[in-house]
Amino acid sequence: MSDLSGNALLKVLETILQELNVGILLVDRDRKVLRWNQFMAVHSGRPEAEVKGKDLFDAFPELPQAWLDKKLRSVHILKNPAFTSWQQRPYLFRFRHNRPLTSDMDHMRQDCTFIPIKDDNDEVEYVCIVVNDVTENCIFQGQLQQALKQVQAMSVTDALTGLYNRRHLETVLGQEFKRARRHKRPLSVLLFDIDFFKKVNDTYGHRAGDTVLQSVARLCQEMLREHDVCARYGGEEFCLVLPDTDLEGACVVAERLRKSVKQERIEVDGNEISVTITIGVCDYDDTMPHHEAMLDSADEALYEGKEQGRDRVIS
Ligand SMILES: Nc1nc2c(ncn2[C@@H]2O[C@H](COP(=O)(O)OP(=O)(O)OP(=O)(O)O)[C@@H](O)[C@H]2O)c(=O)[nH]1
Repeated sequence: MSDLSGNALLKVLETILQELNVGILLVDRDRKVLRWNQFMAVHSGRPEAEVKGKDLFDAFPELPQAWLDKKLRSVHILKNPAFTSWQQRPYLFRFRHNRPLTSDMDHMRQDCTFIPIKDDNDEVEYVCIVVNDVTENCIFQGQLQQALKQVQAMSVTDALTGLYNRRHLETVLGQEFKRARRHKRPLSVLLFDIDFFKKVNDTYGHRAGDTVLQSVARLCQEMLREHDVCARYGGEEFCLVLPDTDLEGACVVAERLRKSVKQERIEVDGNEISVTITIGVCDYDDTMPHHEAMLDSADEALYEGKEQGRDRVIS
């Protein structure tokens, strides 16, 4: 096998330069374009002959001139390669990408490398700009972020009612409990349960029971202030965390909620269903060791409400 050199080597390199699926252009100190490979020609719609010898900024006035000029100058001065990622600057050259169906992205996303090419005196004579099409990565990353967002939302949401789930409620209550203790702020918890809910299921069916749960959740949500948090705590049990609310205020909210649920007529398959709820209310006091103590206390009040005949608020 013979060594490659001279014209044979040049021919190989020229073929590689042209056929590589990345953009390659070479500019001199005055930003004059000396080489422009096929990738650049195809994606810009401008053949090398049309661009060669021109000032890069005259040929492409839409380029970010101030930024690119600074970048090129720094490569000349520092004599080191530089790199830009699409995450900092989505693209250098405004090229269309060829994945129109998979994304609403407007232009090809590009990672660019600026390679200094030095002369015999170790001065940078040319800069080779390598343009990598990373649109695919960018689309995948967008899809991944979207999926992650959905998973995160699902992990804190109850599927039936759209309220937060118990796990998230406990997280929020834990944080609010610490805040109440640190800043000596009031904090209340409402725990409520639909009365005789088993009878609703038994009489109208499980699907009707689900609709009742959704209606109660909606009523509960409509009542909330911005920082209140409502969650489905268990089957037909719900919990509300009311930051900056004392026991008296919490009982007012509870009574309003009790009345609004009682007045609601829930239509399912031609049937009109009405339910009542029993609510246990408790507020923070600084003898409580942790947030679970608030839930225990609200649960005790709820149990007492059930014992006393249901459809009531007990604190
Ligand atoms: N439709 C429906 N029913 C549920 C769901 N989760 C729990 N339940 C039902 O809720 C009912 C709860 O019944 P119980 O714990 O006996 O309480 P209750 O009938 O509400 O009686 P009290 O709470 O004592 O007033 C059971 O029949 C459960 O099957 C759900 O997601 N959908």
